[in-house]
Amino acid sequence: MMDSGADYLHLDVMDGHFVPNLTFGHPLVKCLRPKVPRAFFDLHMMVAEPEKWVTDMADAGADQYTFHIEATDNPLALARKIREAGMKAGIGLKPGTPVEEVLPVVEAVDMVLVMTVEPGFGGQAFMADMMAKVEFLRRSFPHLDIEVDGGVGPATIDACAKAGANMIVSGSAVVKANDPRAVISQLRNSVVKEL
Ligand SMILES: O=C(CO)[C@@H](O)[C@H](O)COP(=O)(O)O
Ligand SMILES: [Fe+2]
Repeated sequence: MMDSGADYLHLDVMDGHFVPNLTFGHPLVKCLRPKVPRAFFDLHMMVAEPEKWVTDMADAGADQYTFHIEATDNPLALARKIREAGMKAGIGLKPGTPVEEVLPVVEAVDMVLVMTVEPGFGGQAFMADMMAKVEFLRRSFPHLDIEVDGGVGPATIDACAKAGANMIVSGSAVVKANDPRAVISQLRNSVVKEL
């Protein structure tokens, strides 16, 4: 993916509790780090108790640690802990969570992740109604990193870019493409046009 022009790698960590699927944890991130030494690792932590893995993920070489607001009682303390560990902090919202819930935390994080599918699985259909959340965040915070994740590809990127997203996660649309480089380039061009 990096050789095909990706700006960063989005790593989906799932624990079988917060979401009904299981992927990997910090040992795999640690293994991957020396194979792609310059890649920015964006950790999407779909886990219960996201506080638990901050130090291990920082030690494994993660650059950004995105937890879900639904998974913690104290997002401010967690954001602080992530930054103190030397990583950027991201906060994610499931589709059913109102965007206003992140307002008390926005100033303490580097990025807000607006999920455009229910977290847990790749290959699901893009939820266009989530663009209202992105528009609201972009209007309120012109310099915030806003990430969209789930069902994003050539058919849905323009809606994301127009709404104001600037960090794009694309799984199936890139890895299943005959020409991943062309798809990544198309996604980037759509975002750059709106900046
Ligand atoms: O976090 C998630 C799903 O929980 C995402 O990162 C997806 O895995 C992206 O895959 P596509 O929807 O683009 O196939
Ligand atoms: Fe993700």
